[in-house]
Amino acid sequence: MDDAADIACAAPVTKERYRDAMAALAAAVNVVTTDGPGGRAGFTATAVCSVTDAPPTLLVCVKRDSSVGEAFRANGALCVNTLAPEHKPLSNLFGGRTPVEERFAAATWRRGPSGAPVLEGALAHFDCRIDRVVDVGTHAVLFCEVVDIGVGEPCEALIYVGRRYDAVPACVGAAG
Ligand SMILES: NC(=O)C1=CN([C@@H]2O[C@H](COP(=O)(O)OP(=O)(O)OC[C@H]3O[C@@H](n4cnc5c(N)ncnc54)[C@H](O)[C@@H]3O)[C@@H](O)[C@H]2O)C=CC1
Ligand SMILES: Cc1cc2nc3c(=O)[nH]c(=O)nc-3n(C[C@H](O)[C@H](O)[C@H](O)COP(=O)(O)O)c2cc1C
Repeated sequence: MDDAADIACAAPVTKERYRDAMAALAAAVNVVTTDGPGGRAGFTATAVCSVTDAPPTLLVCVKRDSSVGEAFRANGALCVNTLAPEHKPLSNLFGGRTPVEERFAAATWRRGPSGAPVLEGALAHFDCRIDRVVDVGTHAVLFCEVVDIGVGEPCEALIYVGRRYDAVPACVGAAG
């Protein structure tokens, strides 16, 4: 394969062009939470992806300079709570610039096996132990082994695409 330097491109891939293109990708919206010695924290994330089912592993990308990043590293545990359309205000609250306690006061939570808060009424949740952290540019990539799973009642998912929210049918059901 050619070196990246050998590839001739019409225009440089600026941060702005990259974000404009990424805005075309539809993504599920999640509130990712943690609790433990590093304190309770949570943030909205679309950068969540399944890695492998053996062992069940997902990844979460968190901005290294966000107010919440350090708590995740310190606790070594997190829960990915996948949102339903009714959680749009919660997504905005956990999307930044709101004090942590105000974020959590807006919903009902219970403690998962990892110690991380699980959102009542989530479309699904994935309780995890953080297995590995890889820093890439501005973000930390958290590789997480899933230790517990729940699938909720909602039959619609909240998605984010074109810089706006939408709702799509998502009757998840449970396999086996
Ligand atoms: N992966 C991330 O860190 C994401 C961060 N956001 C935050 O929410 C704000 C509003 O987002 P939008 O309205 O979608 O407008 P935007 O133009 O800032 O972002 C468009 C798309 O680019 C990607 N993106 C945005 N910021 C990024 C980052 N720092 N690193 C990697 N990918 C990024 C996401 O796919 C996002 O949907 C952003 O400015 C950002 O602070 C939103 C989505 C993903
Ligand atoms: C729809 C949406 C998706 C987001 N996705 C991510 C993400 O995947 N990773 C990330 O680090 N921040 C993401 N953010 C931004 C964080 O939620 C925000 O930076 C976080 O709450 C920390 O903000 P703070 O430093 O003000 O606490 C997203 C925000 C919104 C509104």
